[in-house]
Amino acid sequence: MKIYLAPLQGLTDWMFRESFSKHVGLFDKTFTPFVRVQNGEFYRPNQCNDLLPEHNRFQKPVPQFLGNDAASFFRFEELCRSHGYTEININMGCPYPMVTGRRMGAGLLPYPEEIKNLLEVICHDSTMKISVKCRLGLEHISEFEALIPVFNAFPLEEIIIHPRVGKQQYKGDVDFDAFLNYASALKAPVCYNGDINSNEDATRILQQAPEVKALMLGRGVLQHPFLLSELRNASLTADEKAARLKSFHKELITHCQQKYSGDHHFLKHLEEFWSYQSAEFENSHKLFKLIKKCKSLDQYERVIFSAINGILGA
Ligand SMILES: Cc1cc2nc3c(=O)[nH]c(=O)nc-3n(C[C@H](O)[C@H](O)[C@H](O)COP(=O)(O)O)c2cc1C
Repeated sequence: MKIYLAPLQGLTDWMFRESFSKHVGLFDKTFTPFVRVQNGEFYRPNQCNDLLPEHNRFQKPVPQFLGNDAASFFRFEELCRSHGYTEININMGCPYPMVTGRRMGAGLLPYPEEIKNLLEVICHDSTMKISVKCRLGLEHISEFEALIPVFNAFPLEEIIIHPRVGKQQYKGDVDFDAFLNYASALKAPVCYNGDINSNEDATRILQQAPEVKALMLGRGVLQHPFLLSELRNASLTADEKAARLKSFHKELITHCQQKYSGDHHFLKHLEEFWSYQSAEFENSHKLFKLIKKCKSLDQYERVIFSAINGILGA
């Protein structure tokens, strides 16, 4: 079973991916958060920094494209090729109205003809392996029915499915029955993504969906950094966990220091990360409050390293 790291904008950037892969565990694949390209132009050019080879020395991610026209795709492909990438993932899952309203991300799903036209040009002219990350629809899961023949008409590397619809964003239940129903009708290898928070979740999914070739972990691995090792049945002692977490955080801090000028920006960036990571610790609310109060790097280091020492037993 392959295990992937999900792209999470603002969270699983190169600083996280490099530190995590080196010190906590190596995923079979990682993905960059989306790079939005519109009318052939990068919407936020600094999103491209995440792809730079000097930022991805330890493990090369799969770059993710968010857009809906071929000119934009090929602009992105050119950048990816120049950095030595061989696969591009197309985002058909982003649920935010500012994106879906422009028929991008999950906003593309109600328009199978548009997806077909886009994939036709891309699969004909691109030299990259093409994979898709999608939801079951924008408004209704039944939208996926019309997408099956479209996806089956192209040689996709894989299809990663998060079985919610766009309008749910990240709330409500995933529709696992609909996932089972649709996944078995797809020709491309299928990866399951959504709400995998424990070994039991993963085992249940694999038992019920033997056609699943890979699992993608998102918020679950941010909350429980050793979920990857658990899924691989690697049992670590408390001391080993603490040592790995410390090395991970030391490297994350070093990268953040390079990227952000001044402790304020740096600490804001890490605050979002800790809104998930604190779940690993007892008294998680208290810890998160302490982290939010930190005004300097020194203070931040004292708080997090004492939490890691104290709670994991080092
Ligand atoms: C803050 C945040 C940012 C995200 N950014 C992206 C993104 O850039 N590209 C993408 O395909 N999915 C993105 N997602 C969706 C995740 O990749 C994943 O599909 C979703 O969180 C469900 O998986 P999980 O329950 O394991 O977290 C994002 C989700 C969150 C919560």
